[in-house]
Amino acid sequence: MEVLKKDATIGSPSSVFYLLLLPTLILWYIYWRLSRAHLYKLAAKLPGPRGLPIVGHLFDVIGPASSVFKTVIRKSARFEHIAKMWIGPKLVVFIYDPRDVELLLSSHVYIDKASEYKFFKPWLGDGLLISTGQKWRSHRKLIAPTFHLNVLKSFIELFNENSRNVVRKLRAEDGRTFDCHDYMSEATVEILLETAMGVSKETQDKSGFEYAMAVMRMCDILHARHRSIFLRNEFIFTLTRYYKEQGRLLNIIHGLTTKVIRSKKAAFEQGARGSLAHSELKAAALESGAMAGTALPADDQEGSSVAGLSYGQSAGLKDDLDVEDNDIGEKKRLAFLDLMLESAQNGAVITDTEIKEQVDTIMFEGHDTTAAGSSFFLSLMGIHQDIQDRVIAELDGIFGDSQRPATFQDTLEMKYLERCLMETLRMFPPVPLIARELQEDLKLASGNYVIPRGATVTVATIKLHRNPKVYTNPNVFDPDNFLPERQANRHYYAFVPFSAGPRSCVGRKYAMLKLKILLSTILRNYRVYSDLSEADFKLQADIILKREEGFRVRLQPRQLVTGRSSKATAQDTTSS
Ligand code: HEM
Repeated sequence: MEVLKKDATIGSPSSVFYLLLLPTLILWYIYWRLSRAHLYKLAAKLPGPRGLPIVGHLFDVIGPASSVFKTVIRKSARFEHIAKMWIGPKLVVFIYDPRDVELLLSSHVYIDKASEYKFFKPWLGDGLLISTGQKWRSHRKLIAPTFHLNVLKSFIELFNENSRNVVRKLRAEDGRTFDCHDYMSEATVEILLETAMGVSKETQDKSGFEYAMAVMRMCDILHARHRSIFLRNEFIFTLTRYYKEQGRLLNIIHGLTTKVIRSKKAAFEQGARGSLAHSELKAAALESGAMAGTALPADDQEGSSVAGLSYGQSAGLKDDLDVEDNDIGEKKRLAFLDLMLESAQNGAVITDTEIKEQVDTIMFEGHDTTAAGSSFFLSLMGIHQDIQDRVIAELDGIFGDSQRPATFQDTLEMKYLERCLMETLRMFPPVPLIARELQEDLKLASGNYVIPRGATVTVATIKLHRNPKVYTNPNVFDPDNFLPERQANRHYYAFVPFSAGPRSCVGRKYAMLKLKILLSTILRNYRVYSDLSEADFKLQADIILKREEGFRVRLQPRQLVTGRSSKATAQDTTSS
């Protein structure tokens, strides 16, 4: 009887299951290792710091954002061209030699985003930042021309008006130390609403500030997911407080973008085209008996490549934002959301859901990056008083003591300010890492290395931009790094704050023009001070590069801005 009982236990379904489990796991593991043989073989030839068995460098990328950043920089320091790291089973290769960066970014093959971007999905859907294949291609073709220079020139009045608004708001901080990032965030959201989205910020009942704060917190959550093995798992994530908070934040974020589309659609159906905020400005100027004043001077330069304006990339690099004016049809000279709605109306080019995804993408990419860039710029001006003297002297030379708004021509003359802006983006690139997942092997130029398909390749812009072989004193803030003769002697891909090639930033020209007007308006009105130095910055290589301690500066007024700018604008400009 005893024997029979034993036999029955051995033959029960659960015992068969346990008996087969181990060999199945072993077979699966062998299959998995064999299917990755190519990856392991090529990875073994790549240099990189030594990691732990099985987990590799997993523990280095867990923990607070600022320490992860420091650890990765420290561990990769002695590797001249590339550094490989295993994050558990995932092969990540950091590249920072301009020749290798060119191979990756200029290619039409290596355009798929790394799997880390999938955490953006509930927020950005299949928007331009993360989509791939035919969808990305056709939407990129549609969207890129909406950031053409001729469209951007029509935003200059709104860039000015919003910049003067910031100056007025900053009065509340006179003489106090405060975090300028809050102001930059709110301003960049409002500018986007009025320009690319073409709605009036006055019609939004919630301020851009709430949206900006929600975006910032969402980035914290996404970054926490990148740094935690548990939060990466969809199921475990849904059990955490982060998931609940994400839901609440997405309500705020999507709430704003849904409202933007709704109000723009309503205006569109009534035949209104162009920015509603622009029409309001014009109406206010007409009411005051003068024409609004930043019309382009008659001799203004046409076309998209303007001598003297680099638009944030090395001279000589070109992308689809650099197509000449005559290549752009009349219809395509519409601002972003106008074109989206028109395209949806005229055919099946883009659906309502897709419009929503693109609006969310542009709102995110367009504001957080420029808020970080402008905050770093102000921090650096505060630290380098001698450099700020030169920027102010240049602005005084252009504007004298006039309060007139900046014209496009003025922005061309802000050559030193532009160099300071580029140097800011070199030392503190708002997008510190650009990651792609390889579908094909990538043979590098810096050495006899091949990065295997299946690996994640990360352009560490922050390391690339501080390559001592390219920049003599890479850790010194020196705007002369962007003197034309120094630029001419440098590899094009040694400076890519906006990425480059087919997946470069579509907002590059928009960002540079807006930042020049915003920052020049602030420095025409205030002098910036800081009690810190760059060595005190606690860099947080989040999705967007930030300072953990905030961007603390102090302002002293240089001159007063009076009245509503639309009226001041008109009078000032007509009398100048
Ligand atoms: C200082 C400001 C900015 C910086 C440094 C910056 C940087 C970048 C970088 C590095 C990328 C490539 C990201 C990647 O491949 O992972 C990118 C992509 C993108 N950026 Fe920007 N950006 C800025 C401003 C803007 C603005 C103002 C907009 C829109 C108004 C914008 C819209 C986009 C979009 C839609 C993409 C995705 C393009 C694609 O994949 O085809 N960005 N940006």
